[in-house]
Amino acid sequence: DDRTALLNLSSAVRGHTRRWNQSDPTPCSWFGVTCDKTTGQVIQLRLPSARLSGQIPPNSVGNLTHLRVLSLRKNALSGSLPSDLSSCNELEKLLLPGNQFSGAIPAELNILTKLRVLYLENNNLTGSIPNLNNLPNLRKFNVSHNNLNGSIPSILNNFPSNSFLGNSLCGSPLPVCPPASGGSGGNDGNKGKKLSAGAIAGIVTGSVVGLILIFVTLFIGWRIYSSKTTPRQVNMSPRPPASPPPEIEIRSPKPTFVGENSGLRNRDVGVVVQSGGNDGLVSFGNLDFSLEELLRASAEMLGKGTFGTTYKAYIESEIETEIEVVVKRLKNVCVNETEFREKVESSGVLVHENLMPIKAYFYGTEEKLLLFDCMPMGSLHSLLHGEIATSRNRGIDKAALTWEIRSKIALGAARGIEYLHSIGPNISHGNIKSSNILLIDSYDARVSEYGIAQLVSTNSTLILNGYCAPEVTNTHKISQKADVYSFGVLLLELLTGKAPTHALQNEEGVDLPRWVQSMVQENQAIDVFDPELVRQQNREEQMAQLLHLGTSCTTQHPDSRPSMVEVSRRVNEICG
Ligand SMILES: Nc1ncnc2c1ncn2[C@@H]1O[C@H](COP(=O)(O)OP(=O)(O)OP(=O)(O)O)[C@@H](O)[C@H]1O
Repeated sequence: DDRTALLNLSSAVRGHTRRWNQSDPTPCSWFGVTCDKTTGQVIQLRLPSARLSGQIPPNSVGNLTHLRVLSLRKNALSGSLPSDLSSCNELEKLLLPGNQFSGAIPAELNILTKLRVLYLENNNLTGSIPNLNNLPNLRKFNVSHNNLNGSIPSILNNFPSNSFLGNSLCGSPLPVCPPASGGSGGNDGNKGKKLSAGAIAGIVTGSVVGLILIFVTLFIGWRIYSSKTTPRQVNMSPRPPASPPPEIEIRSPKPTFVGENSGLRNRDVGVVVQSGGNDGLVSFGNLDFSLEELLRASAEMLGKGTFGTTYKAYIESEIETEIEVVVKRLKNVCVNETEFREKVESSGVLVHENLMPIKAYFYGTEEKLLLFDCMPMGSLHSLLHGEIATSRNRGIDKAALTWEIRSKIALGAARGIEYLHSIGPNISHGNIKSSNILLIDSYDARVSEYGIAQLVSTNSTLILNGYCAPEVTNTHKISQKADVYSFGVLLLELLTGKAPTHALQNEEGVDLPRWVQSMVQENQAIDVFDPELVRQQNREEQMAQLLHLGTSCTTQHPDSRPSMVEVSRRVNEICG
């Protein structure tokens, strides 16, 4: 039965399935498993990025005979594709991209007549593509970036070329197969017959003669037509415009928060706020999925923060291949709907290379969601302190966090915050910390979650993190100078490699600014630096300068702290 099938899988692969509570009488509550509510049969198995490795054994997924969706994307599964899937004749979506599957694509897939989506890209599959001519419902297909060869079966010619790229395939939609290959490995059965030299010569001569005839006919026709037309008269009257000139949108060089007595509309900053039909999902740009698709998505929890829980959702949209988005479920929202929309929309339209754009939001009675693109490297916090947040940054060696990388991150974060502050004197971030500094592949930093502090109840635990300026702990009031303090703590964290904690929250914790200050006073400054940084030569002076900047940002009195413009300028001088 289904339970045995899943246990077989679990015993053969390493990864998330270990978390399945094998004493449960039914697997319906297991992570990634969805059952039909009435029959109790397993209809979906979704374990994307679940760190699965090993081979899928026989009598496992192939025995889930009511399976409609099988998604094991982005794992490290190896061996051949499950060959017994032909018994899953209810299967509609088979999503196995981003693994290490090898061997041929089984021709038995042709039995799965309900199959709508087949994604096998980014594996090590070999051989030719079988002739999948028995899949009338197939709408999406991707086998790109494997080691496949031969010609593309004609039944698949209508899929875009990027469904096939990164292989040695030929034929529509890719360039035609070379005649010598005769579409070797092809499956249409009409290839491989070579033309004789005489026949080729005949075809070439015939084509050339045909072309000449067409040109001659066109030329004669044109001469007859031009001799019959009267000489042209010059019309001196002004011509009415054919159509009104297109409206040119002038974009404001500097965005302003909507509702902040500016009268500026969202479009003034070049980002259009789009209401997603009737479903209530409001996006800042194009969105390739609907709220319904988002709610159906499988999700993995990334963490529980001050403002809510963050998930990574895998959306199977009708338009795109599977889309990864990060969804923040806000808790303790303390503003009404109008205020919420105004504030999120005014944050959502901001564009800066060091700000993490809000992708979309949803306001409902039960749920308030913010959506972001998924950043492949996760956050600075997970990079520095090894917290598991994304599959990509796991296992990054701290030694790889060179001075160059740390200073690039410091500079990017400083620029993002400086930009936020430039919008207006009352605009501040309110929750700067290393888990809100997200990183893209090139270690460029993006400051995330700006504007959220103003949406949630201020007496939350926000005040208890190690980045909070002393005046925020006392008054709960966020300000630009409090952001400077938090940024200073962030600089100290980058330099020391230590995570700051608040004394009240954790008695063992490190009050970074105080600790650094006392070490400097005792002439032990060299001991504060992350040993990994000290190992690299010739950077002591810059490290000391940045440490000095960090301590001046974290002075107790807000007025003694530099402005963010000044901080950013200094970081640029030291690290740029
Ligand atoms: N857009 C994203 N892409 C990739 N990873 C993300 C993204 N947003 C958040 N994360 C990761 O998810 C983890 C949890 O995020 P979350 O925002 O809930 O934590 P937090 O910053 O501690 O909370 P809060 O901001 O509410 O105080 C972060 O450590 C970060 O690594």
